[in-house]
Amino acid sequence: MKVAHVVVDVPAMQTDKPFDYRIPEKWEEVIVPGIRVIVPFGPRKVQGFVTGIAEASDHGKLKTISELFDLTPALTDELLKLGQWLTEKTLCFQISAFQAMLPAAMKAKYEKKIVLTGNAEELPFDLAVLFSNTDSLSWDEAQAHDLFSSLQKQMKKGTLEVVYQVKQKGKQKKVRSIEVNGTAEAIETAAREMPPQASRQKAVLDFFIHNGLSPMSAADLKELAGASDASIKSLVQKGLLTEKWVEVYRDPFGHRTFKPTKSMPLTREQESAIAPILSCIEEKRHEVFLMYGVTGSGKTEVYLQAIDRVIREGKEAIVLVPEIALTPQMVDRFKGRFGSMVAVLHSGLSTGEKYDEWRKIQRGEVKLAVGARSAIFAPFQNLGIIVIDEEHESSYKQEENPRYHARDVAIRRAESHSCPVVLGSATPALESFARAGKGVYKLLPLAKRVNERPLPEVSVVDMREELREGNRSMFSRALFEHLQARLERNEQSVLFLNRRGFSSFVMCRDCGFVIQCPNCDISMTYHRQGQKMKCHYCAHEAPMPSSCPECTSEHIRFFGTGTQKVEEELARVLPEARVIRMDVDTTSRKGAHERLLSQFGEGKADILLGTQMIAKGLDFPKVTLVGVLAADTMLHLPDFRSSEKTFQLLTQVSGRAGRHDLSGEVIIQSYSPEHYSIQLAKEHHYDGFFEREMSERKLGSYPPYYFLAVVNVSHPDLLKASGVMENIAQYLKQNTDPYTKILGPVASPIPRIKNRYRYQCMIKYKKDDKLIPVLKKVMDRYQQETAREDLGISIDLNPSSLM
Ligand SMILES: Nc1ncnc2c1ncn2[C@@H]1O[C@H](COP(=O)(O)OP(=O)(O)OP(=O)(O)O)[C@@H](O)[C@H]1O
Ligand SMILES: [Zn+2]
Ligand SMILES: [Zn+2]
Repeated sequence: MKVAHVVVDVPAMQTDKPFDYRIPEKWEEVIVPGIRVIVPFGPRKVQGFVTGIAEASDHGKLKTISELFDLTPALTDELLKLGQWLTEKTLCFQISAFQAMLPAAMKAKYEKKIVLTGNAEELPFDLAVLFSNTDSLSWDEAQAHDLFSSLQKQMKKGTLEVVYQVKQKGKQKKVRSIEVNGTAEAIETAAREMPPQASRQKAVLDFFIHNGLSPMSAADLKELAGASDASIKSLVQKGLLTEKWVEVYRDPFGHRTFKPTKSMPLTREQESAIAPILSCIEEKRHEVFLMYGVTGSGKTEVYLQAIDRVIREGKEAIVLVPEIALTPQMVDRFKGRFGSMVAVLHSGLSTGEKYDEWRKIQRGEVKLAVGARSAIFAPFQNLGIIVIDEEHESSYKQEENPRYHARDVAIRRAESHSCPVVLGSATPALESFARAGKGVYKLLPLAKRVNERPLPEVSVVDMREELREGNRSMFSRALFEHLQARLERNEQSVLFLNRRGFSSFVMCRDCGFVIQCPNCDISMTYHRQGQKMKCHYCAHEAPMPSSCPECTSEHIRFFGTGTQKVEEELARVLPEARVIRMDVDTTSRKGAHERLLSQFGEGKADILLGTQMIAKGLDFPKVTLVGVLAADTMLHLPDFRSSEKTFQLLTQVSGRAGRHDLSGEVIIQSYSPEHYSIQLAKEHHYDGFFEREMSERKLGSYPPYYFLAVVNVSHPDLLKASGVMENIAQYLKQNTDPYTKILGPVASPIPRIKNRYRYQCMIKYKKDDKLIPVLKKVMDRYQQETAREDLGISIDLNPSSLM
């Protein structure tokens, strides 16, 4: 007998281990680790991952695997092991780790059905009607007809039975393909002998005669040859054509052409950066490189050439880019160099498109995957390099289970493939730069821009001063004059508005009352479209009030500066300027992002106005001015990384100016211009910032001096949430290393979300072997309450933000 260890799709503490199932004899050869199967579990059937095979089991009576879900493993051996590792590193369930590595389309979909197992004639009239021409009924239908009590009677009698069906969410796309049956001469003869009334059929045959006999989709045939369904059908009946359903890929880039590019001769700096990477590839060695290169220093060209070498050695590559930077410009550069060898994985694709891109990787049809965070799990089997561009970006950390950081996963995968990891950034994460300082990562500096263009001149404008001098506009005089000058010289400008911490809340000017979400302790955000307010945490909506609910004053309006408001102001002060606004509202439609950027690239606008979306990766020759409207909105968030994020963002945005022949200028508007993160960004002084910020972190016992972990407890009852958090904190204090600091419990920065109260405690530690086991014990101790009493406990090891 053969036994499979199966991790089932039931994310709970009690089921977080492999269960043993008997493998039916006929599948003994087929079932291998990594295959998904369907197994009986309690009264239901669930999907599961086979993690191992054994000859026997320690358990008594085993249930048998009911169905096969895959013929080729969904997860390779390497990815199965990686899943185990993720489970340990992030304290998540094994099933969550496995699922996180697969595209959403491959998640299981469960359908509950009532099927006829006995004789239909024995059914009472109300049920007989429903089963008159089918032998199954969906659970929803049964619910709609409110027939449960009579259904139950039939189940007891054995006439009906409940079954669970497990399917995959996403499907392969199939199209009807038409093939020619017979030789060219045979078809020509047939066409000649067609009766005159069958002119359409003749046209189809003529089309094939003139365009070659290769198969063609029915849709194309209709469009190009003027065929109709009827004419195709007649030709099929006559045996001249055959119809087949064939699988095709959904191609999200099908409508675009990519200009092919060739490797450029590298600059001396680029040469010294690429050399150690290339020898690492050659020697099949694992190493982590930190390519620290100023904006426009040609990091991307180095990635491209290193990847080129990897592909020429028959190996594969993964490139991670922040979600937001997956702009057409980035895709263009990889597709332009590697053409159809590239799969692109990002959130702008539909579930089906992502599934197709993933399968191209799984089948070895592509050599390079470019994508956001989850592309790190691309199922390549022979990796030769992993690149993480903008490695400091916080979007590489997943904020839900499994709470992994793509950088850690990349290093882990590269170790098992004995290949290099290249982390690239103009503003490396403090952790990474510190590791490079200690020699854990190898530093590859690129200090100059390609073609020696100077970094742009940055000036900081004190907005308090502007106000004092009577300028109440959102544009300082300096920024306004510079914008005007660009218009006159026919050059382009980028205006950047940081959206974080900048919600446009609704406030009463008389009493200061701010409208908050009734479910969450956070202010509602004003949305111009539909004149309503929305909560960004629970999606609660409410109409904009006409008077203050507190004091009935009519002076209630929205505050804060949204991109829309800036756009209006621009139209007022610079009416002749053509403006393209890019934010969530204008880019929500598919392809909008791409269209707006190419319009800007073609010079159809003078000013590109936008949020985070335009901070990265853009490379437009005519941009000579970058304006940052409010640099310090992020600075005062209760988050130990707020200075670091501010510095990084300012540096990134500034880097968009003067990248080519024309030199650039940057104007940063701020209410706290003296802050070191703004002053040092102005001087393009990363090293200075690093030193200053490291001393702050040392003082506050924050990373990279200490590791952080945050335990969060949530419950609809405030006392329950705080009580459990208090007990956990006590337990942690008693059972962890004496040098480990347990801070709290305190209410979370957002104390209530979706009507659940939230408490947290923070753990700061240097080395603590007891911590992980102790945290696991905590989860164990509360497992029943989390399952039954709606208690939420989450543990985030190495949180990327504290908000
Ligand atoms: N060796 C080279 N010779 C000529 N041009 C180059 C070379 N390397 C890069 N470039 C060009 O210089 C510009 C900047 O390079 P690239 O975009 O690779 O820099 P980057 O460091 O990735 O930039 P950022 O991080 O600011 O997005 C691009 O237009 C690129 O095509
Ligand atoms: Zn009021
Ligand atoms: Zn809410």
